[in-house]
Amino acid sequence: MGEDLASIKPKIPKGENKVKNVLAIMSGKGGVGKSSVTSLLAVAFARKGFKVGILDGDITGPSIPKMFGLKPGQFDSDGEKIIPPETELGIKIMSINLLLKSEEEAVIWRGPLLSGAIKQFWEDVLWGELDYLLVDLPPGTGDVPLTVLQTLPLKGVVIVSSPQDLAVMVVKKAMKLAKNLDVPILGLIENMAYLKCPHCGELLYPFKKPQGEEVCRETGIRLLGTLPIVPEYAEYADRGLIEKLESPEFLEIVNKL
Ligand SMILES: Nc1ncnc2c1ncn2[C@@H]1O[C@H](COP(=O)(O)OP(=O)(O)OP(=O)(O)O)[C@@H](O)[C@H]1O
Repeated sequence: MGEDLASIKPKIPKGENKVKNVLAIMSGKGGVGKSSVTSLLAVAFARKGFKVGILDGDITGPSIPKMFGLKPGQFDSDGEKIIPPETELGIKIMSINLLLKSEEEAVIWRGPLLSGAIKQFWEDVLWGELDYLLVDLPPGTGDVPLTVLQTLPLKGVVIVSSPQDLAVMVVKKAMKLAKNLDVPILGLIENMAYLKCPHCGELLYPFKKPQGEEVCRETGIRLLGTLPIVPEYAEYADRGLIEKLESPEFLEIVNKL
């Protein structure tokens, strides 16, 4: 019995984090699908057998836990550090929403508190051994993105955009910020780029025509993927079942990261 217990002892000493790759997911403006992309990237990494975590950096508008069906209060502690909950696929998640009393509670904090929360999520959460930690940033280039880019040991930044928002200017702004802070840009994902008619298969462009290829050519950034509008993304996310969604397009994207 003693031996059995010894064999299931965690390999990571108490409180130690070993995170191999930290990727920040960034967007120029809100609502382009950044959190959905972050979650589906994590699911794709996990399906490939990697150990993954998501740090929800969107402190004032956290949406990651809900997509995975996690509720406030679903975390633990070893007395020193916060132990993040794990999803069915073993994705470790930390978000302010898990620490609040209810999902509806609003976080009304200014810059320094927001930055402090990010540092705590990095230092005071027991991530253990991870191959990839994905940091879902709030949109834009405010306090939280700055803190993350300045203080976390990032492998690089993935930019998410959509045709309405995708101006060369937006990508160039993000490039400039990353370049100033010496953080590599790993590539661009253009989300909600087109809609495939379920009846005839014709491609429709409800917003503008996709511009990802052109922008990437102009800026020298790698185009990681051009994603369609998939009604199931919203449906599965709203029901907390994003892990159940088949999304082969994300398996291709993670191969490039
Ligand atoms: N490719 C897609 N097809 C259909 N719906 C999508 C797609 N991508 C995202 N959505 C939906 O669009 C809405 C906004 O997505 P999401 O919350 O991921 O965006 P965001 O950029 O993280 O927003 P925020 O700026 O508020 O953090 C959600 O309802 C989501 O389910």
